[in-house]
Amino acid sequence: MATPPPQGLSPEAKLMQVATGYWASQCLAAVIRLDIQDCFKNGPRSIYDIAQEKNCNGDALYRSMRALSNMGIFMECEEDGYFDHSPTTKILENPNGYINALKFETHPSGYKCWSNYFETVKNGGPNAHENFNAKNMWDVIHQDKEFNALFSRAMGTFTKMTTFAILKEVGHEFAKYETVCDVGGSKGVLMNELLKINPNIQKGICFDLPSVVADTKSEDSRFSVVGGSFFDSVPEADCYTIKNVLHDWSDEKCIDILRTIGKSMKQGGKIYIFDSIIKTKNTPSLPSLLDVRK
Ligand SMILES: C[S@@+](CC[C@H](N)C(=O)[O-])C[C@H]1O[C@@H](n2cnc3c(N)ncnc32)[C@H](O)[C@@H]1O
Repeated sequence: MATPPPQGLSPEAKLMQVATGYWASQCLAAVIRLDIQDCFKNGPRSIYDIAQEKNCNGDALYRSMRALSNMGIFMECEEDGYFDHSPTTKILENPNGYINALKFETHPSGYKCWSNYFETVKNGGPNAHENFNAKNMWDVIHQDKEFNALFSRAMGTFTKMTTFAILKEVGHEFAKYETVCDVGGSKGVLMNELLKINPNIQKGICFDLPSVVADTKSEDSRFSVVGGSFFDSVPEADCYTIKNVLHDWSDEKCIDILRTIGKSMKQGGKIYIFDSIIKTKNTPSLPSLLDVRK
């Protein structure tokens, strides 16, 4: 996840920060692939000792860590060759937390997706999947077991963060619906939470591609999964949620998805769209980067 560039950089430094963004990203990728974030649970350690444990080159690991700590990611200690967590990296110790999002974003298949990006700008249209000879990005993700597992975990992490805000804002509005269907609901995190706080909902359906929902389970007997494509049909319901899905698709495809939902929606039904809002006119906004590959 990118952060807005610090203010106050010279024009040259600002431009170079963006141009070399992938250098920094690759350093982070190497370090977290070795799970260096788990090495400072008991305080600072020699990076050379860690390199020996991890069976990697000590000098190269030191240089990566020095570069990252100069950006506030990990911290170089007074004692030569020693590193520790910085306030930014402490959260990476939680194996079910943000580390999963970073591992997904820095996976080799993730970088490969961008290698033909110039063609998108020249000709339009999403084309990352062409680097893998696949039909679309979902096939890319589902064909690669490791990438797929990381994707699910990353989505789970993002979902936990956004679900908290959704429940707080509108969670109890769902009490008036009998059947709620979460379209593109992945592993059912949102649906499970909605059921937990709304005992009146009789049925909560998590709808996603068959390969995604195949092993999605819940202890709540009102929870069920349906596999399919939102370009064909979705289950009947009186309320739909669609969270962090539409930003993946062009305007035309979004209209197709919403039309499919409209066909199955019961009379008087409602749809809740939860997604990122893109800011314009020079406002720092990560969602505008999410939107560039269409
Ligand atoms: C960015 S993820 C969002 C997942 C979840 N809603 C969340 O907020 O974490 C997009 C989801 O759309 C699903 N998806 C992609 N194409 C689909 C299709 N044609 N039909 C149904 N689901 C699809 C993916 O499998 C994935 O779970």
